[in-house]
Amino acid sequence: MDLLDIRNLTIELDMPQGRVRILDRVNLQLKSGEIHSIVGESGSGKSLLAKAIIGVINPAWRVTADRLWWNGQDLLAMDLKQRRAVTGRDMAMIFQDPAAYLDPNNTIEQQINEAIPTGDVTGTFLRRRMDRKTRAKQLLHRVGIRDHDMVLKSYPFELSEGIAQKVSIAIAVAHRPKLLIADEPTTAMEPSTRDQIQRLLTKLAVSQDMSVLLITQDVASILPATQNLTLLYCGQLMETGDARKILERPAHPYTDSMIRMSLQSHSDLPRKSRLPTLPGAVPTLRHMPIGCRLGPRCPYAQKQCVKAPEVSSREQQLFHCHFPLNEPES
Ligand SMILES: Nc1ncnc2c1ncn2[C@@H]1O[C@H](COP(=O)(O)OP(=O)(O)OP(=O)(O)O)[C@@H](O)[C@H]1O
Repeated sequence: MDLLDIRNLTIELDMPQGRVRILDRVNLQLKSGEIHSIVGESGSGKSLLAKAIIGVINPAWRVTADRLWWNGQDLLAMDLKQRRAVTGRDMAMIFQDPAAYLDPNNTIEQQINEAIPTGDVTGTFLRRRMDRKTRAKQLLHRVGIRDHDMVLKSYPFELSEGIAQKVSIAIAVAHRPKLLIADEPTTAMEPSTRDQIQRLLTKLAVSQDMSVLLITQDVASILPATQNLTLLYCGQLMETGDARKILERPAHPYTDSMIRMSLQSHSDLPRKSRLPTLPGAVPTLRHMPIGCRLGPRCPYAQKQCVKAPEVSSREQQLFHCHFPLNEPES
């Protein structure tokens, strides 16, 4: 059974010109212990999807789905209290900027102590205090911080970006969540720090049997151990499935362009050479194209694309495109 099973998740909001779908029938399935990366340009709906999973969507918005199941339970059928209990117990989230997550007024020790579940420490007051300290050190060791004494007594502003992100991961995993959502955790980090954080997330997924949903704008920043990959554009699902197959033979022109863009931005391009990004810009909420929302920017678009494509499949890839690329030769 899938740990997370999302079918046709749609989020609509009312704007002066009418109702707009900011997430349009998105599907996502996630198994226990799986690493799944979600890629898309800014404004494609990645963070909204994460918010819908953890249940922090603006109450004025209309959230509908054929299925929004967590561990076999229907999240949409739960009241706020039940939903919070499930999310608080089973899920955790980390962000691009750990400073936004850590409390600037408290030491790291105070913040880790708060995250340690009360059930992990028992006995007298002194015993509990000692147990908390031991557990805090263990958590820091688990995220690769050796100099625990120095880090525990520090305030967030005294830590480097990489250490601060490791601390935020330690806090996030203290209650042993089943799912960690990492929203651009390595964006703007220098390559060696990025590699360390990527290795850490992969190690935690394996050692804690924890699923990781990684969100990023750049295909090159997905976790190398990503099993499944999803590409979103403008609130619509473009392509999803086995990460290796998608990267080798993308079916959707959007995936193809994201891969090319990533390859070129990470290589030494001669100055002024043209990046193979798609022409044009992501449309605003006021001007959403009908049908496939990539249509106006897609080099392969034809008349048919004003009708939203049904889902098609190829081996372990699912995609929404009338004119897929890299089709097998017949
Ligand atoms: N509070 C809000 N009010 C109105 N529109 C919103 C709000 N939050 C998000 N949106 C819209 O929903 C769409 C998706 O936003 P989202 O934040 O999920 O994008 P994203 O893919 O995470 O982008 P980024 O990579 O920049 O974080 C965007 O068009 C955005 O303008």
